[in-house]
Amino acid sequence: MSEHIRIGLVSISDRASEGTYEDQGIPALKDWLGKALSSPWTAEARLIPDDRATIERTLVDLVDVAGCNLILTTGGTGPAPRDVTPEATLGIGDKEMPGFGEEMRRISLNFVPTAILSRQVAVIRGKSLIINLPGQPKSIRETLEGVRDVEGAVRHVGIFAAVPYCIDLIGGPYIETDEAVIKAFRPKHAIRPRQA
Ligand SMILES: Nc1ncnc2c1ncn2[C@@H]1O[C@H](COP(=O)(O)OP(=O)(O)OP(=O)(O)O)[C@@H](O)[C@H]1O
Ligand SMILES: Nc1nc2c(c(=O)[nH]1)N[C@H]1C(S)=C(S)[C@@H](COP(=O)(O)O)O[C@H]1N2
Repeated sequence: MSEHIRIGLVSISDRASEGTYEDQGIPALKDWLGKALSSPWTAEARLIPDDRATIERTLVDLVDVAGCNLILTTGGTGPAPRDVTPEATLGIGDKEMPGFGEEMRRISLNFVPTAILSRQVAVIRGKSLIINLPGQPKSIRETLEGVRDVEGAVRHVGIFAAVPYCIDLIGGPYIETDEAVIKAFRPKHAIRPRQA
């Protein structure tokens, strides 16, 4: 039986937050999660500038006050002086989860050679998993869902496949996905029967 999850969506962009261009990060995150999750969820969305203290405060608030068990950030992972999302994320995390960043860079190399410029990290804070995604709005689907061939068959599994079981392991809610979008992997003993 699935359970409700509160998900923090954080778009980190100087220009989108000051209105120079329209934010596409939050809409892209909501759109993908709307297709991928088959269990109930609600979003806590924040659009903020590339400022380390603001990023840290926002992440802490989403975990400790709003009660999010998953947070996805987008933006600020590159090498430019204002890109500080990984530093802020590591700064408030209890435990680093290096596999997410490593796998995202591998997936993203299927799309752009500059994927190696992206410094994304993931951490656990309390009962929340926090994952950095790149800033390009199209990279949100690419990293979460993975790589498909022209027939639509999965060639490189997206990182979201490992997210539901990670949330189980840290004591968060049991969430389920639409397997046509992303098949969540859990070991047999951890799979609960689906409700009719
Ligand atoms: N929230 C957003 N909405 C739309 N496009 C974005 C957004 N964030 C980033 N992008 C696009 O992705 C590119 C790379 O993202 P990155 O996080 O490095 O942004 P940036 O170049 O530091 O600029 P800014 O922080 O002002 O968005 C940006 O240059 C922009 O073209
Ligand atoms: N999947 C995917 N990853 C991607 C990209 C992309 O288009 N798709 N853009 C890259 C580019 S151009 C940069 S500079 C780095 C930096 O991350 P940022 O966009 O958060 O600054 O992410 C990279 N990762």
